[in-house]
Amino acid sequence: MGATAPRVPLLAMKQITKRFNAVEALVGVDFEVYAHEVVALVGDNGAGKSTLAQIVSGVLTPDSGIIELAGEPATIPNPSAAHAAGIATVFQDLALCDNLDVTANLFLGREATAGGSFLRDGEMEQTTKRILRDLNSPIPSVKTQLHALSGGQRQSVAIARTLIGNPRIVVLDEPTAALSVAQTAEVLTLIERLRELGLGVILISHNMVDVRAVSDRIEVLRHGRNNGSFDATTASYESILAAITGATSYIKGDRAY
Ligand SMILES: Nc1ncnc2c1ncn2[C@@H]1O[C@H](COP(=O)(O)OP(=O)(O)OP(=O)(O)O)[C@@H](O)[C@H]1O
Repeated sequence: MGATAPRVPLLAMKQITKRFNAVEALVGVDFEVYAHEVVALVGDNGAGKSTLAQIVSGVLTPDSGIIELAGEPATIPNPSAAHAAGIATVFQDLALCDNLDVTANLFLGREATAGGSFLRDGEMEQTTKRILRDLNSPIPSVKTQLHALSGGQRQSVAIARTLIGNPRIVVLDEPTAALSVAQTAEVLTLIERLRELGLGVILISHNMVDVRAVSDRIEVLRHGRNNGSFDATTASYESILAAITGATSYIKGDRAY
């Protein structure tokens, strides 16, 4: 009976720094996400959340710091590299086409081809149905055009779209911004489903209610630095808010640093 192997994060970022000229967007930031885990990345405007997400997505590269994927040193020099590494991102604009149906949106830009040109509609439709079923998504038909869907359903399509490439990590940038209460609930259920499927989810959100409802861990950034790490099931709203606003210095568990 050997000892249990230590859990290795899907993604570990160590001492990440990123500057935009004089602006220190990230300074020595540590961040990690494990399989079957939803980690919320929170912080005030300008805290560095998007910058970190864009580094994970290969949109930006850090000035310094270490990135490890499944325990191995890695670089994510561009979005294709992120995709190849199993990292998918849903940005706030969703990048969906209103005049196309659900299936076409899932395969936008990567239509299934046979012999390089023929689009196998049936196959794409079956894949779309399977993914939506896996997600328990409430979208009535894969033939519905996007403009006919609610905000929550559109978010579902954008999330389903990321699963085409079988990612291990999904980054969601403010997925519940501007959604109704019912639509938000749909999206939170979807995020829980991603966790059940074994993915590591990075959730960027301003909404503390959503964050506490769905996350396992909450990482706070403030002025580009780590300012708190909380167990979402036990941390109080006040303590998280204090870390966001800077009323407290770095907190991990019950300890302030
Ligand atoms: N391309 C850029 N050029 C110059 N400065 C930038 C750029 N992108 C971000 N910044 C600056 O870096 C800092 C961190 O910004 P970032 O967008 O990562 O914060 P955020 O936490 O995502 O904020 P918000 O919630 O407002 O989106 C801010 O001071 C911002 O003005």
